[in-house]
Amino acid sequence: MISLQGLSKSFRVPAGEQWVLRDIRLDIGKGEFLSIMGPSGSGKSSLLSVLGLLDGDWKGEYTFEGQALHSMKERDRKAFARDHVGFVFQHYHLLDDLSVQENLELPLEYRGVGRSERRERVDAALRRFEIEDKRGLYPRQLSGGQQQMIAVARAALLRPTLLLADEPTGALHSSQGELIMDLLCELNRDGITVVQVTHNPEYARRGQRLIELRDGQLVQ
Ligand SMILES: Nc1ncnc2c1ncn2[C@@H]1O[C@H](COP(=O)(O)OP(=O)(O)OP(=O)(O)O)[C@@H](O)[C@H]1O
Repeated sequence: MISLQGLSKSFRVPAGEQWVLRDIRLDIGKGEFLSIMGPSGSGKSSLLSVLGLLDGDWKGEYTFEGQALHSMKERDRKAFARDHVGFVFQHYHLLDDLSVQENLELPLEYRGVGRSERRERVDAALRRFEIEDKRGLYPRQLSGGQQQMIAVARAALLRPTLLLADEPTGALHSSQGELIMDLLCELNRDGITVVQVTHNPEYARRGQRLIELRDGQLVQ
């Protein structure tokens, strides 16, 4: 589904050029659950940002379901990402002033999904994730694990082809971390391709394949 060929990224720093990703060659199959590990600063988040098209400043080839994203204009890439990619971040990124219901509805509203379908989809997600009783609460009234559950539900509601999770359990206690991993596995079983960055070897093994980055290079 995804193919990266010779993908590289660097920053200009006073001392010259700092390479963050070097000549990455990576294929990710449709429906795969891939885990990425590596030391701090090895380029894991940078790779996820490129995969999710949050970052358009790289060289090389990136093909996604036959579409050559490297030849696409930045604006078209962003639109492509909106239609295909969901993100889950370590620190949830929920909007503090919005209730759970509103947090889940907002991205659907941005996509032009009508009010009644929005309600239906949000209701179904709340039922599925067994968080119906949290509907009217605000993020500060939820535990970290519950907030991350809402963030995963929010990403899943957009029905992405690819779900990217950057240390989704990094801020959670182990039982909450397990729960989030269960949810990611469940979404993967539904057919969503999942790529997670993690420092936890046990959670990394929940994926079907593990790759390792060192100094911006794929070593495994
Ligand atoms: N704007 C920038 N300018 C220069 N260097 C940068 C910039 N952003 C990131 N880097 C460098 O890119 C490298 C990779 O960073 P990245 O966040 O991808 O690593 P990581 O493997 O996700 O680390 P961690 O596990 O600590 O989150 C780091 O050495 C970092 O200092």
